[in-house]
Amino acid sequence: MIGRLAEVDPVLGELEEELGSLNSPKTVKPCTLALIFKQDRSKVLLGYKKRGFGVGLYNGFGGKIQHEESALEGAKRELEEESGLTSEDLVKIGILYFEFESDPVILTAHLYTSDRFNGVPVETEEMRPEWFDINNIPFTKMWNDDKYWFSFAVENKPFIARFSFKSDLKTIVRHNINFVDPQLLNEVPIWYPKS
Ligand SMILES: COc1nc(N)nc2c1ncn2[C@H]1C[C@H](O)[C@@H](COP(=O)(O)OP(=O)(O)OP(=O)(O)O)O1
Repeated sequence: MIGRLAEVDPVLGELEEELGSLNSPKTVKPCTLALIFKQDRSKVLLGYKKRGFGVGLYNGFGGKIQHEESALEGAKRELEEESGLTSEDLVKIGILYFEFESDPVILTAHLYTSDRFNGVPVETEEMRPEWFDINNIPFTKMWNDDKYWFSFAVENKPFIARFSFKSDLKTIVRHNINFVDPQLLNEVPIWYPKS
C-alpha cells in the first residue's frame, strides 16, 4: 500500500513515508468520526463534547480505534457509546490527518456518514447530542478544520485531507484536501501505533 497516497498528492506521500517507516519519530492515534444525517439530509446530529480532547466543541461522534479493530467496527462502537445510536449503514467518506506543532502524534480520523440509524440520541458522559439544520452548522464552535471539509461529507464527495495545527490547537498553518476514488479510502492502512 505504501505509495498510494503519494500518487494522490506528494504532501500525503510524505505522511505515508513517516507513518510507514519503522524509524520514524512520529506515532499515530487512529480515530473514527461519524456524522449522522436525517434521511433527507436536512439536519445533522452533532455532539457537544463535555470532556477530553475538543471539550466545549461540537463534533461528530468518534474516538480511538482499538488494537485489531477495523475502522468500521470502531466507528459503530464509538457511535453507540457516545450517542446511543446504532447504524449498519455507515459509509466511509473521508480520512483526515491532523498534526500539531511540537507533537509527534499524528491523529487520523476515519470519517463515516449515514442517514440510516436506529434509536434516539441520548446524552452520555462524553457528549450532548443536538440536531443542526444543514444550512446552520455551528462552525464557530467546532474544530477549525471542519469548515474546509464538512460540505464534502454532506455531498458524498470522498476525500483525504491533511491539516497542520499550531500548538494553540486553533491556527491551521497548512492544509490540503484531495478528492479520491472511494475504494482508496478502504485501502489506506490504519497504521496502528507502534507498541
Ligand atoms: C484537530 O481537529 C479535529 N477536527 C475534528 N473535526 N475532529 C477531531 C479533531 N481532532 C480530533 N478529532 C476527533 C477524532 C475523534 O472522533 C475525536 C477524538 O476522540 P477522543 O478524544 O474521544 O479520543 P479518545 O479519548 O481516545 O476516545 P475514547 O476514549 O472515546 O476512545 O475527536
